Amino acid sequence: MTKPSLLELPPGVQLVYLAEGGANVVYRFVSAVKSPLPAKRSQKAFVSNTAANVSYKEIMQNFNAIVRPLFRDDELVDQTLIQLPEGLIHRCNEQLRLAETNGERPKKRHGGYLSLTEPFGLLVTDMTTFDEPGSTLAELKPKWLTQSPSAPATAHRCRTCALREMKNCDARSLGQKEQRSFCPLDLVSETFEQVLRVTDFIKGCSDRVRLAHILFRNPTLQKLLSHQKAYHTVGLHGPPAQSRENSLDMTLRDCTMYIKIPQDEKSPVEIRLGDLDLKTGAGGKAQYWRDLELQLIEGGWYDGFKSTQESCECALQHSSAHQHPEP
Ligand SMILES: O=P(O)(O)O[C@@H]1[C@@H](OP(=O)(O)O)[C@H](OP(=O)(O)O)[C@H](O)[C@H](OP(=O)(O)O)[C@H]1OP(=O)(O)O
Ligand SMILES: Nc1ncnc2c1ncn2[C@@H]1O[C@H](COP(=O)(O)OP(=O)(O)OP(=O)(O)O)[C@@H](O)[C@H]1O
Repeated sequence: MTKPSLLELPPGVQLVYLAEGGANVVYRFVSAVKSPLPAKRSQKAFVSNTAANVSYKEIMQNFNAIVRPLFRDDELVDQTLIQLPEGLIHRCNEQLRLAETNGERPKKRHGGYLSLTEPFGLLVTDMTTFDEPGSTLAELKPKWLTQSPSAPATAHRCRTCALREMKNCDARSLGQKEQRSFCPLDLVSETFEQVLRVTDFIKGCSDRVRLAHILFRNPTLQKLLSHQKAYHTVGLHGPPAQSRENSLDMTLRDCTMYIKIPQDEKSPVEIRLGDLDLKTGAGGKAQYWRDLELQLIEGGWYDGFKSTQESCECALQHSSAHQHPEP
């Protein structure tokens, strides 16, 4: 049997910097170069950052074997391995250096460049709306949709809100800006008003009520929730400190949901989950996850007594306030 041939990015392809995270820089194609993928499957290139210690080949194998079977194809940001033409990485790195001088690149990403030893990139489903005037893209992270299994039973904060408050306390003491965001428990709530509350914190859709209706009982979110419930080896029940094993359980708690919303309310909304690269406990990560959970428990962050914030977004705080209203 012949092996399927690898896609190759055409040498003359022009890439335009779109965004970046801790491990990937994301580009769009803009040249008239013929698309390397079949029509109608839009794409961009992903190229590896120096921080990446797992090859794209391995990322793809894990994605296909472990993550893909959990969702329908149309629920995922698709990924395809693509060979990069010679010289492309060098050109991209020059662009990145330039982007540091003209303010195009976020300060916290300065100094990170594409790996010169990674011969591949990933083509991914393009969720941008550049070619669809009138459409908007909302982006959110559906983090821990259920409480950590090792959180105290008396907790007034979910794992995500507890961690945010702990980080904000550090930020305050350093005179830095605090982060505010929604409570993930609200995102999968059976009460519409709670889902509406979430939309206050999501950029990309000015019509909050429409977005809330899209999210309310959304089947992909519900599926993610049931996978998080099934894969619950996290917190103090997580992988042992020295483990180098993969952690699908933590991967499912750190993905991004992209929601492409057409102007016309009758046209279908496209919702996909991305950033589902399999995490591993290697490199001290398993130890870090355990230590973090211990800090949240022992530091009282789950209890919420430490918070100096006047109001907390956490659904657990809201429900306990409801049960025990302030005198
Ligand atoms: O620790 P958390 O829950 O804040 O999640 C981290 C993310 O922070 P955020 O979602 O922005 O609050 C964090 O996102 P950012 O870099 O802040 O965009 C990473 O995704 C990190 O994963 P990794 O270490 O790159 O594998 C994430 O770490 P882990 O999920 O691996 O612990
Ligand atoms: N398929 C996509 N369509 C549109 N925009 C995207 C897509 N993938 C990524 N982006 C944009 O690029 C940004 C960074 O991408 P991504 O989160 O995958 O990087 P990362 O390095 O994995 O981030 P992290 O810091 O979470 O590890 C996203 O927040 C999003 O704005």
